[in-house]
Amino acid sequence: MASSGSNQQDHRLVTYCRSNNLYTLKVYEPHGKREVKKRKRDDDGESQQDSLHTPEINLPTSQEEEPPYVIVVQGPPNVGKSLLIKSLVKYYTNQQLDDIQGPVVTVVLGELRRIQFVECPNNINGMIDAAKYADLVLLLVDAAFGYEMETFEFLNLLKIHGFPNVAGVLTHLDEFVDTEKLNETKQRLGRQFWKEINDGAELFYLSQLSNGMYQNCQIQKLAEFISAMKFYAVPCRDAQPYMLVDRFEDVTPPERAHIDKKCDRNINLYGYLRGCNMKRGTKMHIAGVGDFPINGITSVIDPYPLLSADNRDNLDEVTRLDMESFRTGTYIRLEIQDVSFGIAENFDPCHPILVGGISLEEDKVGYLQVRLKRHIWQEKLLKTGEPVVVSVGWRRYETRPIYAIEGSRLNEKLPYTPWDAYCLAMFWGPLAAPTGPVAVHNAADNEGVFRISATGVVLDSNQAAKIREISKRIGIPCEIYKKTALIKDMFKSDSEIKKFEGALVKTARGVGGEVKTARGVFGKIIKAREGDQLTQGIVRCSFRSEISMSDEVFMPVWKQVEVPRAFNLFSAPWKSNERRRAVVFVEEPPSFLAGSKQLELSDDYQAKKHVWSKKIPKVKVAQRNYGDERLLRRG
Ligand SMILES: Nc1nc2c(ncn2[C@@H]2O[C@H](COP(=O)(O)OP(=O)(O)OP(=O)(O)O)[C@@H](O)[C@H]2O)c(=O)[nH]1
Repeated sequence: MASSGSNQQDHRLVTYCRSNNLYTLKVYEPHGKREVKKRKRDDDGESQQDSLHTPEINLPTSQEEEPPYVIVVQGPPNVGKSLLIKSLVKYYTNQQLDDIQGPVVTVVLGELRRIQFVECPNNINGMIDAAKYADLVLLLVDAAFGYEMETFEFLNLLKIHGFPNVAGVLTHLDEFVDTEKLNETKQRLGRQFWKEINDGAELFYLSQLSNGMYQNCQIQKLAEFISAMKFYAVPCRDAQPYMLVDRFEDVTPPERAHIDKKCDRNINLYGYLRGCNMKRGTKMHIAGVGDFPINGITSVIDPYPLLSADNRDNLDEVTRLDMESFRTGTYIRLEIQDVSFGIAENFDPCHPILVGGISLEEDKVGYLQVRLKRHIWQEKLLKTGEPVVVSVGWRRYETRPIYAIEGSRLNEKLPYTPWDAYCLAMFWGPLAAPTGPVAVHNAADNEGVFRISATGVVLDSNQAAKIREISKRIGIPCEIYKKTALIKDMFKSDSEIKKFEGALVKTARGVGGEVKTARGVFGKIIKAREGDQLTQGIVRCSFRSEISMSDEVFMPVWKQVEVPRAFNLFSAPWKSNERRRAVVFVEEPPSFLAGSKQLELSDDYQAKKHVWSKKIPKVKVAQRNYGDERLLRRG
């Protein structure tokens, strides 16, 4: 277990493993006198480099231990995420981490626990993935600025993806000069935090820096909380294996890449197996890239073993595992071939990569029916047929949903998602388990005030619901006999007319009428027109009053809507929002709006944060830019 400030820490060692620009910090305690001596020699610079590389074996191991817990440090830009990771590493190991150069920092806390720190990216795709692999989330809030949108966007994603453990951390508290104001801010932010999470949720305060780091005495409480806390499992993650990649290798033969720089890549991904055991032959999804068969899966020596752990196995165990499956907690290497060039082109050594297993059911493409609701803070409605990014299961992909009002037999197409009600969304894409959560964000809008457009749940998979929309057929009179008229161009054949007998029609002037029969049975006319080309599709309609030859006649008809059969699994990473988006909570809204949750603009964040303004529209979210800030107020 980690302990602070003890002599033991002097012997701890920090090493970096570098592979294709991906760094992992490895911190562990030596055990036994021999090891302590050896580590000291290494410290003196004798042979440190040799020990940095993870030795690889081609045999599975029999680790009984669980994979390291993933601690996602999340918050808006400049809130202090990197500083917190560095300060925690310093506390646990007494080692200074100058720069975090990889997506994952692994710390071994003695014999029982390993943890991995991940700085949550602020782009929406990175946040979606982080919500799926986090075991504990440290939500950082800049207390001097107040709540920002990233916090609530991430909370929303956590809520739909199973809600792991969450603790809050208030930073920048040293920027308050007035103690009264400081206490009032702590209370106010705390109240809101407990309201969003739950009453007993842990909240930590970091109020002073020393030598550019958070002070050890303040970090201690948080570090001890992490060392001792009971992590509860997030049930929806146990159905499939998944992996948070901590090492990435591009192993494309150089000659191939030389001939064609944009050729498909061969890659190796390393990480701990999580979720459930992994069978050979499981297909995996790389978030934002695509689905791939695994060309090779190998158990490699755990680079960060627990201090009691012995990774060498007897042959029986090796054979058993080799034949059956790979156990969770095993450190594995996945070999994947022919990955699109985009993964190399967009590779960011600091961006965490999520890889998730795909069940046989999910390995198909078809229609998904989802019950969806616009997020109450979302200022834009989603337009039917316009591309959005949906996150379902491990995957996120671009698709074009059609929105509809759910009906008992037929569903009526909507041009936009409703403002404040559930609707049915149907789209084409890789299938997912029914009842799985869905998050949607607008594919064209990374700068929105609130970037989660809607959330929902999968109702049905691989079943196309019938969606209909109303359209109108237009015809023009060709002959008029008082209140009866022959209308052409509305139908193609007489047999088609038969299906519409009795249907209502209307002229542009509003004269109502009814479809009677095809012209063919209208004796006189049929004789007059025999030999004409227009023998089919002319309909006799009767109207309430006489119509004129210049009238257009309309007939409303329902037609079935085709859902576009297209999706795109690859999504190039987006940049983070550069603007700060403050959220200000009005503590006591007037009773007529109590409980409602609309967002509003505040002209002056500091002065108006406790003032309720009735001038601002009741439901609609307005937005304006104030210098480099967007200030929003929620009632
Ligand atoms: N005064 C003060 N400065 C802080 C505090 N926390 C962080 N900082 C400073 O804020 C700046 C940004 O800190 P980082 O740790 O890089 O923030 P970050 O959240 O990792 O930023 P991004 O990676 O850009 O999202 C650094 O200069 C820190 O020293 C704090 O509590 N008080």
